[in-house]
Amino acid sequence: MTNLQPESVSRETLITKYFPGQEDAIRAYAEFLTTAGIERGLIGPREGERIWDRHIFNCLPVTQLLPQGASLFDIGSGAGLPGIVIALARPDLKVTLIEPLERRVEFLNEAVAAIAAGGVEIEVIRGRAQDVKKSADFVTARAVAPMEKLKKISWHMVKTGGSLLAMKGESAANEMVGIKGAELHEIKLEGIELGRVISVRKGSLISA
Ligand SMILES: C[S@@+](CC[C@H](N)C(=O)[O-])C[C@H]1O[C@@H](n2cnc3c(N)ncnc32)[C@H](O)[C@@H]1O
Repeated sequence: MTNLQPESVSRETLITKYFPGQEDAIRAYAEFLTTAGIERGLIGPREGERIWDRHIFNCLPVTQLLPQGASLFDIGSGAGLPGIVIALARPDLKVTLIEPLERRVEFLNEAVAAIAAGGVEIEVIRGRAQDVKKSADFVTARAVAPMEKLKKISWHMVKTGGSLLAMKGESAANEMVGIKGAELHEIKLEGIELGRVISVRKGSLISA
């Protein structure tokens, strides 16, 4: 019989494997999410127990689509997902978090300060995606908007040769309908649930 559950690997093993050199920083971020994040209503009160599986490890598959040294805008970062996780898993990237709500931007700045000991620099910009006049090689988003709207508000931020990368759930295939150039990536990393990412590339390829 086929076992569809992700193989059971301990949390500490996954931290060591996916956050080499940033183990303390990712633990500090998880702690900040489950304390200040819940107290200030950025994370649901019941998310504490599942913060690692459902929120942190869940953000790792998209890192497979990011070439070394690329710049990345994470729009609608909220409490820092996936942007902070990506930055700690891939310190070679230049990550900027973009979020319009002041309260969340304050939280992001504090979270970035809490993990600063790891030496990873993360920029935070307050603003709506459609109002930001800068661009990056890649734009990521998790739970921000349906695909069509997401492309509309962020396409100007994607550099030629780069991509919009939207983390999606089981309905990913349906969301792609009508989006020109959209591609579905089903990414399985050891010990982590399958991740689904829709990519839309702008112009020619930046090689991974
Ligand atoms: C449901 S939350 C998701 C937060 C985070 N990405 C996550 O996965 O936990 C959606 C976030 O998108 C932000 N947002 C909404 N409209 C936006 C826009 N036009 N540009 C950038 N961010 C936006 C909201 O303020 C909110 O923080």
